[in-house]
Amino acid sequence: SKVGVIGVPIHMGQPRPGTEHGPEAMREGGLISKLEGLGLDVEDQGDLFLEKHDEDIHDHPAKNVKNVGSASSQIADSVYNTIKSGRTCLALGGDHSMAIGSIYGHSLAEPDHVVIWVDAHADINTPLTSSSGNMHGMPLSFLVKEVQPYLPDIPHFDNIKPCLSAKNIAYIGLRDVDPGERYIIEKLGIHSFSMTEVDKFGIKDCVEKALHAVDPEGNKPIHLSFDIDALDPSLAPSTGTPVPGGLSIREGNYIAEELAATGRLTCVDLAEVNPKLGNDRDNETTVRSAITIIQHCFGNRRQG
Ligand SMILES: N[C@](CCCC[B-](O)(O)O)(CCN1CCCCC1)C(=O)O
Ligand SMILES: [Mn+2]
Ligand SMILES: [Mn+2]
Ligand SMILES: [Mn+2]
Repeated sequence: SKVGVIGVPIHMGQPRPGTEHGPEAMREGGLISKLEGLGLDVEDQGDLFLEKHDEDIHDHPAKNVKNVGSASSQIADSVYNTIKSGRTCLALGGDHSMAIGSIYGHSLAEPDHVVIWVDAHADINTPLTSSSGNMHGMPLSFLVKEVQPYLPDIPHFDNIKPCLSAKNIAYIGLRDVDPGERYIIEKLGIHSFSMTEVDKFGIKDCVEKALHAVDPEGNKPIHLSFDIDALDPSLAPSTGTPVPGGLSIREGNYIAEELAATGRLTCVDLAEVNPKLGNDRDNETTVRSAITIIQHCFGNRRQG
C-alpha cells in the first residue's frame, strides 16, 4: 500500500526547543528505508516549511497562537492532499499541537474518521483550563464540537473547524490528566483507557473496547495520534513531558498491530520526539521506539 510521509518540524506548542528536529531524527534513524523494507510505496514529502510569524497577541492564554494557527493550516492542507492522493498519511512531529492540523486535514478527506489518542496526557485543555498555556496540551479542545461553547475567542484559527464528536475519540495510556481535562472527559463521556485500565484489563481488552466504542461497525477510517510520551520514559526519554509508569514497547506494538490489522488506519501522527533532550543514548532509544511503533502501524508484525 501507499504511504505519504510529512515532516512537521513544529515546536511552538511547547517551551522546550528541539521537537522541530524530531522528523530529521526519525529519518536519520532509517525510518524511510525501514518502511520501504515492508514493501510499501513510500513518498517522503520532506518537512513542511512552517511560516514564521512575529506573535502579535501576547495576552492570549494560549502561547504562540499565531504561529500554531498558521502551522495548523499548512499541516491540514498537506495531510488532506496526501490522503486524497490515495496514500496513508504519516505525520512526523514535532510537538503534539501538530494534531490540530493533521486531524482537521484528515477530516476534510474522511469526514467520518475516528481518533485513537495514545498519550500520557489528554491534550484537551482549553486555553482557559490550561495551567501552562502550551498548545500541545490543547489540540483536542480545538477539534471537538461539544467543547466549542467553552472556548474563548482564538485568533488565527479561522481555517480550523471543529470536526470531531466526543464519542468518536478513545484514549489509551493516560496517566497525567489535569482537573479541567477530567471534567471535560467525564462531561462528554469521552472513552478513556488510562494506565489503570491497561493494568486492570490488559492491553488487548483496552484496544478492543476502544475500537468498539468509537467504531462499533468496524468500518470507519482511523486516525492514530501517538505521543511518544505514552511509552514508559525508559523507552522514550527524549521527550518534553515524560511521566513514569508508561506503556511497554510490547503494549505499544500491540496497539499498532491491531490498528494496522483493521486495514482502515488512514493517518498516523508520531509526536513529541525531542532529540535535543537527554544524551545520545537517550535519543537513540527514543528514535528506535518511535520507528518500531511506526513499523507496526504499517504492517510489520512480531509473528512475521
Ligand atoms: N496537561 C499539561 C501537559 C500537556 C502535555 C502535552 B503532550 O501530551 O502533547 O505532551 C500540563 C501537565 N501538568 C500540569 C501541572 C503540573 C505538571 C504538568 C499541559 O500543559 O496542558
Ligand atoms: Mn503527552
Ligand atoms: Mn500529547
Ligand atoms: Mn510532550
